[in-house]
Amino acid sequence: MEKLVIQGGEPLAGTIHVHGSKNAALPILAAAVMVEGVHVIDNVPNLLDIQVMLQILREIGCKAEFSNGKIVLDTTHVHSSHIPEHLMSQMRSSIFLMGPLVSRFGHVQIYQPGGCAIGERKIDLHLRGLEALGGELKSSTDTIICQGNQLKGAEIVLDLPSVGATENIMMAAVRAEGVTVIHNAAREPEIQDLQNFLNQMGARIIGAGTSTITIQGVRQLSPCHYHVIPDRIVAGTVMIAAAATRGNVTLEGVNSQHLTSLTHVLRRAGVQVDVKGDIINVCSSRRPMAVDRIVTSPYPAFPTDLQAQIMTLLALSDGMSTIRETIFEGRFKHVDELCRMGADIRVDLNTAFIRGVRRLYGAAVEATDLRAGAALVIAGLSAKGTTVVEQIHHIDRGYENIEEMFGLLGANITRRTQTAKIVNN
Ligand SMILES: CC(=O)N[C@H]1[C@@H](OP(=O)(O)OP(=O)(O)OC[C@H]2O[C@@H](n3ccc(=O)[nH]c3=O)[C@H](O)[C@@H]2O)O[C@H](CO)[C@@H](O)[C@@H]1O
Ligand SMILES: C=C(OP(=O)(O)O)C(=O)O
Repeated sequence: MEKLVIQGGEPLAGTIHVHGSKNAALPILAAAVMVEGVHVIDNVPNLLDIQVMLQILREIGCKAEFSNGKIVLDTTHVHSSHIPEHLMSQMRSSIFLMGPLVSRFGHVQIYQPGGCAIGERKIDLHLRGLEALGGELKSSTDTIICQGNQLKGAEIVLDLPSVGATENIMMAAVRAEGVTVIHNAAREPEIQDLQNFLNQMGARIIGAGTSTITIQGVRQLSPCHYHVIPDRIVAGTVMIAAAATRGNVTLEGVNSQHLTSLTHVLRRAGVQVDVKGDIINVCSSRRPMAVDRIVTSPYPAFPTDLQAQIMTLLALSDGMSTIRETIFEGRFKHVDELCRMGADIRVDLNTAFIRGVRRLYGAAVEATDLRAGAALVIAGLSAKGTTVVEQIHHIDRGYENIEEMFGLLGANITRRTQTAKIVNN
């Protein structure tokens, strides 16, 4: 079992280039199976979830080579539209193969997807979307089979703007007959990236980034070369870490527009954030101010994927902050771990009340999910003494070599397989 050992207290300093987006790359890789041929997809981060996606794609017949952020994916010999259960259960994003495989083969057999334990995470909107396009569903407790030899365009209203359901329906609709309109679609930048990828393959989609997406079905698609957008959540994590350690960090190759809600919150906390095109500088030399009424909501509001990390910063602030989590009902598991490091946080239903403390102290803590893990790393970087973060496979799902990333900014952080000794503070 690997763990991260962090000797905290050093302000982060330096310049960093942020890797490509996990949440954009995963649906794009799934979408590539819709057409036979060789795709080249670059700026792909080397993460556990990407490796699982490649394992699934190889299992159904793709050839994939991955080096230096570039994936050459040959989808010519895909021979199966059945995703084995042991692979489906490894991550939530395995569900993205449903739309593309129905589109190519008229049939798919999948199981309930896995993923971080942050809430119930139903897939009813994905399934209802496919049904609306004419897919015939048979599902038992675990197995889901969808048959749909010629899907037909439809007007679909999502009950809530689900990112994954919007993407799955978009992919299924690309080759459906006629026009599909998705109302109340999610507006995340990763959906725009998927639209751009699909259009580069020959699809005719407009509206991604707004809440109405229109897909005019096409017959022909062809493989393409595509560059994935930068990861706004990794960028946000580094920005918060810079603020929490009272450092000075410049991020390059980011899309600052994707980070507007975080920038706003950091500025409210008194952190200096300077934006020049795709370069962001974050600089802070004093204790952050408390920020109340942060509410996680669909894009462009504050992202749930940065909720745990911003909580770490606010745990160190001067005053009382509040965060309301409205997306996932089980996404406060990091609270207990932060409290073990000296934070003073109370949770009431979906709201966390954070009374800032002057200092966090190193401790042995456990990453309960991906972003909870990132929050604990930030806590460790800013704490006095040594922090050991366990269960870091969660962190490896979304951060490429997190110890190297923060190490380049001067952090004292190492990955170890042995039990580390905790120094008394
Ligand atoms: C790979 C990827 O892109 N993951 C992101 C995606 O996850 P994901 O696509 O799973 O998130 P959704 O937007 O679908 O989920 C939002 C809410 O809708 C609910 N829901 C969703 C689908 C459904 O069929 N039924 C249903 O009830 C979920 O339980 C959740 O409460 O968006 C989330 C919200 O920004 C992010 O935290 C994840 O990092
Ligand atoms: C929840 C996340 O991812 P996923 O949807 O892949 O579980 C995340 O990236 O924070």
